Amino acid sequence: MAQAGEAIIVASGLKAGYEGEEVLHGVDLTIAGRSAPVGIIGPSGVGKSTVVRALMGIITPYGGTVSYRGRPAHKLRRGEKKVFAGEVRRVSQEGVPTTDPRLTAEKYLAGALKDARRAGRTHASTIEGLLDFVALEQHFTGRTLVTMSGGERQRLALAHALATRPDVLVLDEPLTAIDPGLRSEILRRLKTLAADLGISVLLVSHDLESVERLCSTVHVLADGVFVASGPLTEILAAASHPVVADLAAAAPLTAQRLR
Ligand SMILES: Nc1ncnc2c1ncn2[C@@H]1O[C@H](COP(=O)(O)OP(=O)(O)OP(=O)(O)O)[C@@H](O)[C@H]1O
Repeated sequence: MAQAGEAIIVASGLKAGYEGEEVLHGVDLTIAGRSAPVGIIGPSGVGKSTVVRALMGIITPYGGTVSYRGRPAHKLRRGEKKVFAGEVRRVSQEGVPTTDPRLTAEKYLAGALKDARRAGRTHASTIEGLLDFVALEQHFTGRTLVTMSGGERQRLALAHALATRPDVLVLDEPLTAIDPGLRSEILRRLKTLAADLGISVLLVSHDLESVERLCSTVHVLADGVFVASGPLTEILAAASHPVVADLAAAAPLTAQRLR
């Protein structure tokens, strides 16, 4: 397991984009072991998921670096990739894979628990416990993933990621298909679990309420860089950048709580 404060993923002056078009113009971000949850917010299309893709080594930076334990994240060798896959888990909006029509929730979670044990990532969880954590009823064990709704798939994806007991959990709009009440409850549980198990969470979301609920520190992405960083309430109150002012105006509930 990660040591408290050790740098696991470090983006430094990260520039990245697609087909030669730069989206990120210099992002700095460190995900340290056993650290408090961090959020990234910003308008649609600004590059939040691009940050995630670069952190996960899925895309190659145009400039700057992304390193995983000191190695370029996009150039990991096979053995390093295996360790990375256990230590760092991403949950995206799409949820679980649906390519195998026979794959059940039980088999899917059992595989993750087995992988975790094999990698020495000891785990007290059971399939039932994981389903319960994400508020899926026990009859879901026998359900195939293809028959699940979008929200059920998202919750199962979170359960699957937690089954591997990662050091870092990267959540890219992970609970968008779930109603706000249930979303809040799962985030509340996740906050406690992450603190208990020492999982460092990065949450990328447009939903300021989710970010406020989970994250102690938030970065606002605009114009390809972080234009504000700190506790969400302070960032919104300061509205130091036009994009932050827009976010504050569009979040009346959050703004009300500030007064
Ligand atoms: N595979 C791709 N090829 C080309 N352009 C892409 C690709 N993926 C994303 N983009 C573009 O890069 C920019 C940033 O996209 P990204 O998905 O990172 O934004 P985002 O902030 O996560 O958006 P949203 O909040 O809407 O999910 C957008 O202009 C998008 O159209």
